[in-house]
Amino acid sequence: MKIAVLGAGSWGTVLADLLVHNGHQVMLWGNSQPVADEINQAHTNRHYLPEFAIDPAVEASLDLEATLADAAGILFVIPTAAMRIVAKQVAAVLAKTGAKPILISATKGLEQNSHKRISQIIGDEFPAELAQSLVIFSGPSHAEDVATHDITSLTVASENIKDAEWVQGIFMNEYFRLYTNDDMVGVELGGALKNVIAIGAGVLHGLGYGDNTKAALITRGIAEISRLGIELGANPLTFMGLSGIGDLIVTCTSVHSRNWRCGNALGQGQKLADVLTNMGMVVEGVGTAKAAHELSAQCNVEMPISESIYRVLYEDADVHEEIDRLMQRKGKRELDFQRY
Ligand SMILES: NC(=O)c1ccc[n+]([C@@H]2O[C@H](COP(=O)([O-])OP(=O)(O)OC[C@H]3O[C@@H](n4cnc5c(N)ncnc54)[C@H](O)[C@@H]3O)[C@@H](O)[C@H]2O)c1
Ligand SMILES: O=P(O)(O)OC[C@H](O)CO
Repeated sequence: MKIAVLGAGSWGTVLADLLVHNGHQVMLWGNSQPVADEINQAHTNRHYLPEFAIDPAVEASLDLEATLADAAGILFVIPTAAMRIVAKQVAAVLAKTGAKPILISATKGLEQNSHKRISQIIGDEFPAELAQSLVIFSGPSHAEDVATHDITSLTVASENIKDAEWVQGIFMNEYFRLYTNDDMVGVELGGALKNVIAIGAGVLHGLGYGDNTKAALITRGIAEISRLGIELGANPLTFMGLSGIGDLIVTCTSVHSRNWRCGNALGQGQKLADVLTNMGMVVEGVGTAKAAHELSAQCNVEMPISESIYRVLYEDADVHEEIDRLMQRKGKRELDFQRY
């Protein structure tokens, strides 16, 4: 079966390799000719994955039409900021060819200004028949660990469980296990909002805080993610799963996390602009912090930790003052969900 993978960064490259390992034909679409040449000739992508030997059967290309031709599935693995523009390009090609592949998104974030989830962007850009096939691919999964075949489990969510099962079937193998879920809202929000909390976990580490503090951040982090999710119609139990607490744990504790590393550098006193320049890869939590700030205000849902991280990122707030502000809030009940 042919699968088109869009996005030749760290996650797209590793997923392309995994699909070839599973016996599929893969074309990996990127936007850099030197990167595509390196993948095709040296079978490496050293900027994103310095140690990784890519299966020579992974074919990289900058030609979108050739990449999409005869693909049974299209996997989007590009930053949230590029999702709408790439979705438009893909929709135009499919309108011309009449092909109806399954759409899959491994991207985690909320669109700037609109605060839309990836499934809502896809819903805007594709005809309903295609958008309804969308499967969200999310959960605790750093590319660096999947590259070494570390055992990994994810969630695949779709309105149509048959499409989620199809995706489960093409990706599962001896080191990669997927579970289906029909709660797209919960899975998408868990994957997007955990990146904001992970920046906070990195900040705490950079400042020298210990394990109690990190556990408190993770636990109260999932509480506020769940609070917004429930307000937006998610199943509360989804936040106890791989795409909720699972992804929050890995992103708040792994040195591979770009969001954690960003926070850690901020905690050590570096400037955000320098951190992002030096990272050379997408740090989704920065944009999502702004979207979460606006969305939580719009929904009238309290997200105090995400709000403090927003102020550190966008208003140059002092980190110590934000920690004091969080600790001095009035005492409250632990289980403060309105509807459950
Ligand atoms: N890296 C991981 O371990 C990992 C794991 C799970 C999910 N994700 C999610 O996957 C998404 C991609 O992350 P990543 O880590 O692979 O990012 P990355 O920064 O490593 O790579 C992103 C790639 O997208 C390409 N790109 C950007 N704009 C483009 C455009 N308009 N057209 C074509 N290509 C474009 C870039 O050139 C780059 O190759 C993010 O939403 C991230 O949260 C990443
Ligand atoms: O490296 P990060 O922080 O973008 O996180 C990557 C994945 O979302 C972890 O599951």
